[in-house]
Amino acid sequence: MENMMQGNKIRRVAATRMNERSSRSHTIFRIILESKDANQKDGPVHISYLNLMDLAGSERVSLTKAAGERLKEGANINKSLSVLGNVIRQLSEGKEFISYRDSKLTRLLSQALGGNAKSLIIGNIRPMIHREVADGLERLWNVRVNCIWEADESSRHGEVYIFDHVFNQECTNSDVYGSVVKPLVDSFMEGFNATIFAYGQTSSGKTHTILGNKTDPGLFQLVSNQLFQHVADQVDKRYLIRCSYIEIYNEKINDLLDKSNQGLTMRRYQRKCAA
Ligand SMILES: Nc1ncnc2c1ncn2[C@@H]1O[C@H](COP(=O)(O)OP(=O)(O)OP(=O)(O)O)[C@@H](O)[C@H]1O
Repeated sequence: MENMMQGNKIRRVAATRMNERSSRSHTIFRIILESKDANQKDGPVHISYLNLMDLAGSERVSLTKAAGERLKEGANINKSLSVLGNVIRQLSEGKEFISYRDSKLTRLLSQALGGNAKSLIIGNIRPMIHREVADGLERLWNVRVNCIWEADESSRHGEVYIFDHVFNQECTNSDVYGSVVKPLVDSFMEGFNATIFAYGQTSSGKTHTILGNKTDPGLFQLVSNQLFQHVADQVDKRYLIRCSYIEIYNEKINDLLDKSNQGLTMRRYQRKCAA
């Protein structure tokens, strides 16, 4: 866990008008779990993947006032998020061709998105900025049970967005974990591949969702606790747990656990996974 926290120190962040420490890269914390029956020496080994994704935030230049390098990063972030959106749409529509190859992010996730893999998208909403408060807005969104819609009638396009769960602004990471994340981690431990995304506009709290702080631990900590507790409880099983922590910055893959491992190339293995 300490190594992972060290990795955050080399993740690319920079100040924008919206966030003092805005993530300029997507990060993937990947856990690979291998399990086998302790009583069967040559028994089958089950392998499953869990990806915990802190996506960089989608950006509107009018709000971030990005220029130069920040603008280039923002364009890369928006482009890869749009490819991810396309892939998820194609998968949900049952399309035969899925455009995984259009970005590094989707290539790396291909194995954990398709087939019988399970995905969870946590959509974060940002608080109001000074300009919106000064314009007299009381809130950006109306919230009812499991749906939200824009509060500002003048900018409203009429859409009501429906979700499995909508959490209010007082909720903690532990609330989100208990309601929607824990069941997915249970599936991962039963052998399903799974991916959890923190997604949303810049400065909406995605990194907070994943990393949290001392009083409100993030999914990183909560998921690890669940995993290690499960492994300790299953006395008739043997486990091997492997982890990696990487970032995708301007379409380059960097190892956050080893500073010297930057600009990694992707290879395709026989089992069709990208690594
Ligand atoms: N639920 C929360 N409780 C306390 N502080 C929060 C919470 N959510 C976000 N913050 C704070 O708001 C600021 C912005 O949050 P964060 O960096 O997590 O946003 P982000 O969506 O990851 O932004 P970006 O896409 O720009 O990287 C940070 O200072 C963070 O600590």
